[in-house]
Amino acid sequence: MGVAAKIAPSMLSSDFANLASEAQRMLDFGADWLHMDIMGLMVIVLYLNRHFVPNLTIGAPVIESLRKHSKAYLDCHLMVTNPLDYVEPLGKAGASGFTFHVEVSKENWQELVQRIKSKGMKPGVALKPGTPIEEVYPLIEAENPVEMVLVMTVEPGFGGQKFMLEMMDKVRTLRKKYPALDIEVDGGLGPSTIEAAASAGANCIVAGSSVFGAAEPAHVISLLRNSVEEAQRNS
Ligand SMILES: O=C(CO)[C@H](O)[C@H](O)COP(=O)(O)O
Repeated sequence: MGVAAKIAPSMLSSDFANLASEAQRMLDFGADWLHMDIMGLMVIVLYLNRHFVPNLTIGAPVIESLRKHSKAYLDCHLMVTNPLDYVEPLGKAGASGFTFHVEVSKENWQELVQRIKSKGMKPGVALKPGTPIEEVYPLIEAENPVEMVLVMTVEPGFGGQKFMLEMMDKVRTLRKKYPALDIEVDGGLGPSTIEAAASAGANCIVAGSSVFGAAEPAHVISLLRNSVEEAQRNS
């Protein structure tokens, strides 16, 4: 048996006005984690037009509010240019996982990992579709390593985009090299794409529109989990 399957509905597709009940609904449907997309920017970054993604979502105050209503594992994906600034506030707010992007952390990933762990969160590193997989190896092989790699299967920024099948080469390479690593995929995952991701070796599955848009979200969540577990049995 491989690393445990974690199904993480992306709360980006939820009704933000009813976040606590949406979160509970997903847990009742069988979700393991709740995936929280944190897309933000500083005023100065906006001014310089250097923000990481062309969207704004939630930040630490929303995580803090949700934490008051839920004990769930909050899997936070930071799509910001300055992740270090968010370690302290997100730790305080009750985030469980803190995944930063390798593209903006080349200079300070060691400090980031150390600070994330010191706040009791699980450190992860994400990479955009155009970033070579080799860039995350040093972070996995470090003395103080990241504990999850998030392979983006769409350009980060918005839900509802098309799954990029060619990203499965990255997942396959990672799984072969690191059999016990948590490998997460995010973007365009659902019943029609899960087999490719699961057989490549992904075990943490983020799914937004396919779960929230389903007539029976519980059915989709269980199908995603079964695909991961079946692929592991056959590997
Ligand atoms: O990180 C994201 C966007 O940057 C979302 O989590 C992701 O796109 C999930 O949504 P969907 O399953 O609808 O593609």
